[in-house]
Amino acid sequence: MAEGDKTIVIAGAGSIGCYAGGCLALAGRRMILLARPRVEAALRQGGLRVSDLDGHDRWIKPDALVVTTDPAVALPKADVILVTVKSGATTDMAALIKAHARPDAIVVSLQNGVDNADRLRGGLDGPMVLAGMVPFNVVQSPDGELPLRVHRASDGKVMLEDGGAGLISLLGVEGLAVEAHGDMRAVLWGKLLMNLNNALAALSGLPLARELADRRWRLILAGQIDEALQAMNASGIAPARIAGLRPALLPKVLRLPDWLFRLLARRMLAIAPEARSSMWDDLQRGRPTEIDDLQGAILRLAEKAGTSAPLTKRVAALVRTAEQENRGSPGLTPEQVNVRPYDRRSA
Ligand SMILES: NC(=O)C1=CN([C@@H]2O[C@H](COP(=O)(O)OP(=O)(O)OC[C@H]3O[C@@H](n4cnc5c(N)ncnc54)[C@H](OP(=O)(O)O)[C@@H]3O)[C@@H](O)[C@H]2O)C=CC1
Ligand SMILES: CC(C)(CO)C(=O)C(=O)O
Repeated sequence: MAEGDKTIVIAGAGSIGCYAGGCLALAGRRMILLARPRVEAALRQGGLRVSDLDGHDRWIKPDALVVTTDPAVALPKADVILVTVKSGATTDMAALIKAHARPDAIVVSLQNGVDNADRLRGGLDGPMVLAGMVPFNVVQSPDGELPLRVHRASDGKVMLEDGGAGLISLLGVEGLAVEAHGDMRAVLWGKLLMNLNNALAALSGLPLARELADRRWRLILAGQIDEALQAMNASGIAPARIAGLRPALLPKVLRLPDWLFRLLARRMLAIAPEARSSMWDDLQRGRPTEIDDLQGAILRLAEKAGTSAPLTKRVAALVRTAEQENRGSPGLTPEQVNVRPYDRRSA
């Protein structure tokens, strides 16, 4: 694939879409951002600031960005479509791609959850669909701040399903490390284990680094991961390593005392102090969260496998309540989440 000839469309320019699209545009790739009017207006007015925890801080001026709210303008030009909408919008985005994109386009899901690539496949006849996984967090500037800024708040390589010839060199640019992986199903289930923390960060309202540094929250995450691993084992799913750790070790490491965790899990705590989870973003903005694709996926798996997952169920219920109340993060304490307490190793 000759990089200069290819047009990449970001289907849903929010935190991940603007970060990936910004890095690609800065590397000279031909980019189109398909965005909502709020994002389009901000980008047209102030351009896009792309920064990261390694100290890079770059700005793309407004007239160097191609941004539209019209799928009929963006999608027919796409050779590669990076789907970066939240899980609840995947089916609608598949319908737009089906209506407007060429059948030879390559569609890549850069979403959390284990079902989005399949949802896209189900909604599309022609295009090749590949699963992807974004390991890092991106913080978006508050509404109204110009230029709109996307800040990569942690590290890691984007994993992509093998498939598109030349895709890795097309998408792997400065700020966006990309690697092919032969077993994306395992990668997505592995990422899901860590994403069980999104809800805890959202319910606590704490930045990820502070929340993960507190053993009381880690015990709740460890308890959910135990339940998830039980359901996965019973279903024949072997999740890939996370943050360099074998999944079975994760709960053990999370249960370590704070001082030892800080020492051994530096990689997990290497997060910019302002980073929260994408689910916290959703609660704050009054949007539906991805709870049904994260905790919900584990609960469906556990039900099918006949394993139990009471802590995961409670966390999911608390997030649904917070969604309905629509007052942002409820700022819960670990004791308010882990009332029973479900994790008997918490003493
Ligand atoms: N944020 C993060 O740090 C990380 C996120 N992820 C995953 O990446 C995916 C994307 O997350 P994130 O970037 O945070 O999500 P965002 O909500 O920030 O971005 C998605 C954007 O797509 C827009 N959108 C939805 N439908 C359309 C449409 N038809 N046309 C144009 N724009 C549309 C949304 O607008 P609106 O809200 O108005 O519908 C929103 O602005 C999720 O699955 C998430 O879990 C993975 C790793 C880290
Ligand atoms: C924080 C992170 C990177 C991992 O849980 C994430 O995937 C998210 O915010 O959605």
